[in-house]
Amino acid sequence: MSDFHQNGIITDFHNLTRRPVAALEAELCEFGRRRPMSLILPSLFSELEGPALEAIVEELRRVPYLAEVVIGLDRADREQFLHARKFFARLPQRHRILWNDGPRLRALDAELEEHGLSPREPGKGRNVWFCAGYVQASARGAVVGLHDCDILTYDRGLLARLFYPVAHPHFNYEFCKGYYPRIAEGKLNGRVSRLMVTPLLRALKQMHGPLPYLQYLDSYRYPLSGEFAMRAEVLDGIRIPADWGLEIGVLSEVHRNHSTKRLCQVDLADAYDHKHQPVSEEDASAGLNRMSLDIAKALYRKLATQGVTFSAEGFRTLKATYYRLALDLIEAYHHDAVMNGLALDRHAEERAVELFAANLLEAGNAFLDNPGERPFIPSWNRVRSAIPDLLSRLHDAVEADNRGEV
Ligand SMILES: O=C(O)[C@H](O)COP(=O)(O)O
Repeated sequence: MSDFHQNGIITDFHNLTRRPVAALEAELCEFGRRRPMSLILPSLFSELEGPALEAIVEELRRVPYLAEVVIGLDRADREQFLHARKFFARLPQRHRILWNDGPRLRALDAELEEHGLSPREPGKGRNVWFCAGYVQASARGAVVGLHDCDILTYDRGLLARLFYPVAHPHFNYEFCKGYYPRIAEGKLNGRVSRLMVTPLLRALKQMHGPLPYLQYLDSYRYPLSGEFAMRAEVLDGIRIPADWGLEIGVLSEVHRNHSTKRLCQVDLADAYDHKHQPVSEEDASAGLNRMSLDIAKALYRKLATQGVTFSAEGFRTLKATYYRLALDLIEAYHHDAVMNGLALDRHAEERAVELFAANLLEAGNAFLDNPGERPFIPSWNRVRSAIPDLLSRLHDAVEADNRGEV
C-alpha cells in the first residue's frame, strides 16, 4: 500500500484504494472516445518463446479500450515473423507487427541512412522508434502507451493504471511513467535503478548543484521502468537513444519539451518481476554491464545539452562520490529488506557497485573521446521534413508484411 506523498515536482498517482480493474476499464472505454489509445510492445522474437509474453497476450485479449496494438519485432527471420503473426492473431484489437529485420523495413532503414537519419544501432530504442513512426502514420491513437514484453507479473490493472492519467480527457498530462517495487522470490531486484541511477543522480547533484533537471530525474520513483504513456504528439518530437539509454532519454526529452506540471508517475503494481539479465562482469557488451554504460553515456550527453561541462578529473570525482553514496544506499536497502523479511546479497550488491563505478569512468572517457558520435535517433518530425513520404511508405510496408506478402 503506498502513501499519498507528493514530491512537488511531478504528480504522483498512488494506489490508495485498490480500485477494481473493471471500474478503471469502464472509465477508459469512455475516455477512449475522446482520446483513443494505442499500445506499443517492443519485443524480441525470443520473448515469444519465453513465459511472460504468452500471459501478457492472454491478458491483453480482455482489454476493452485499446484502439490498436503495435508490436515491434526484433531479431526475427521470415519463418519467425510468420510465427509471430499466428502468435498475436488471437488479439481481438486491431494489431500490426513491425518486422524490423524484414526486407521492406530494412530498405526504408537504408534510405534513412542515406540521409544520415537511420537509428543505426540495434536495440530497444530503435525498435520503439520505428513503432512510434508507424503509430504516427496510422493516426489511430491520441495516447500511446508502451511496456516491456518480459513482465512476469503482468495483469490488465497495470495497463489500465498506466493509461489512465494521460487518457483522462479532463487531465492535462502529456506523459506518465510507471513505478512499482521490483520484488520477487523474497528478493529486492532493480539493481541498476537502485544501485546505479539513484546514487549517480545524487552524486551529480553534489557536484553540479541541485540543477532542476537532476531534481526532476530524481523525483521518479523508478526512472528505468519500461512502462510509460504519452500523448501521441509528444512521441513525434523527441530524440531518443537507440540503446539502453532509452528510458533516461525519454525522461530528459519530455522535461525539455514540457512543464513538469504536465508530467506524472503512477503506481502500477504491488510487485513486479521480469527477466533478469546477468551482471556480465567480464563482457562489457552484455547484461547490466552494457546497460550501465549506455545509461551513463545518455545521462552525460543530456547534461551536456544543459550546459554542464565534463573533464577527466570531473569523472574521477564523480566515480568517488558515486561510490560512497552507493555504499550508503546499500546499507539502507539492506535494513529495509531485513524488516520486510526479504533477502539482499550485500556482497553481490557491492560487486555490482564496483562495476558501475568503473563504468562511470569508462562512459566518461567514451564521452570525452567521441564528442562527434551520433548518440540520439532523430525525431520523426525531422524525418518528415527530410523525406516527406517516408511515413506513409512505412505504413504501407507494415500493411504489406502483415497481409503476409513476405
Ligand atoms: O531496472 C533495473 O534496475 C534493471 O533493469 C535491472 O533489473 P533487475 O535487477 O530487476 O534484473
